[in-house]
Amino acid sequence: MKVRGLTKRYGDVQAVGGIDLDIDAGEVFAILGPNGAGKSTTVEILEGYRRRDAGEVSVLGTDPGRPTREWRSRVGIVLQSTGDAGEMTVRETVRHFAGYYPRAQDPDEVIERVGLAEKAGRRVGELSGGQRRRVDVALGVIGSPELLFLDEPTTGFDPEARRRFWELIQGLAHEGTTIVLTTHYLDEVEALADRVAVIARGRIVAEGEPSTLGGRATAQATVRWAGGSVETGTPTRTVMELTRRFDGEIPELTVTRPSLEDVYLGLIGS
Ligand SMILES: Nc1ncnc2c1ncn2[C@@H]1O[C@H](COP(=O)(O)OP(=O)(O)OP(=O)(O)O)[C@@H](O)[C@H]1O
Repeated sequence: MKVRGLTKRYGDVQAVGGIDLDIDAGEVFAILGPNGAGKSTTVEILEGYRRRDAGEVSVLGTDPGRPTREWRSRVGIVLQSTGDAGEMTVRETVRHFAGYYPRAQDPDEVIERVGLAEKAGRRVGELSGGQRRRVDVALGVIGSPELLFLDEPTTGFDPEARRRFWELIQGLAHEGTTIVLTTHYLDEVEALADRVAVIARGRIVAEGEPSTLGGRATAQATVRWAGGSVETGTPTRTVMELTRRFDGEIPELTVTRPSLEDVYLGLIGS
């Protein structure tokens, strides 16, 4: 996927102010940013559901501004808002959507993978919010997409459901599906993403691997022990000195670098 100079304005709001992106096939790419940063606008343009004002965009070799039916069948989408809570059961809903795709997966397998096997016979309208979200995810992957967009996919999930969902995504990534994910959960980015872009006020303010974003890996480390702490660029040396001082085990020793959250909050200017 290749994006150059993407812009979008709503009246006098510049929602997206010139974004460049390159996302490789098979990558899990996360887009992070505060509310109103322009993530959904960007993703909806890439999905072919919103018109851009300017810029060049190529998604699976096609301009999403002129989507074809064939192209749509290769792209899976899980939108932010939950769809209608219908009268159909989970199994009926997933089967129904499977019918739209030339390479649909087995509906019961997909229901199992999103952890809804026990609810397959229930009407979607009777499910909890988090369970309905899993139906959304099932509908996003049922067509065996080459590229899957997930807009805040785990909002409302309980911790166990999130873990299960992460495994599902890791499995899809392992099978070669390209995944573009927006989220507000930094642990989700660390667990899933190969690369992450941070968007603030319609622009990319940082991009890279979660472990090295914003110079995280080489930032000053904090060494703490019972009785003191120090910020240092050479934590190994500090620990060696402390080992000598304590003649062995250093009480309550920790060595930490800035978390992804620390780096992220710094980047968006909080
Ligand atoms: N249809 C619209 N009409 C007018 N303004 C809009 C529209 N959609 C979005 N905006 C504005 O564009 C800006 C970017 O919104 P967008 O939804 O892309 O942000 P976001 O990063 O996805 O936020 P969130 O994390 O809250 O989902 C915001 O200022 C928003 O108010």
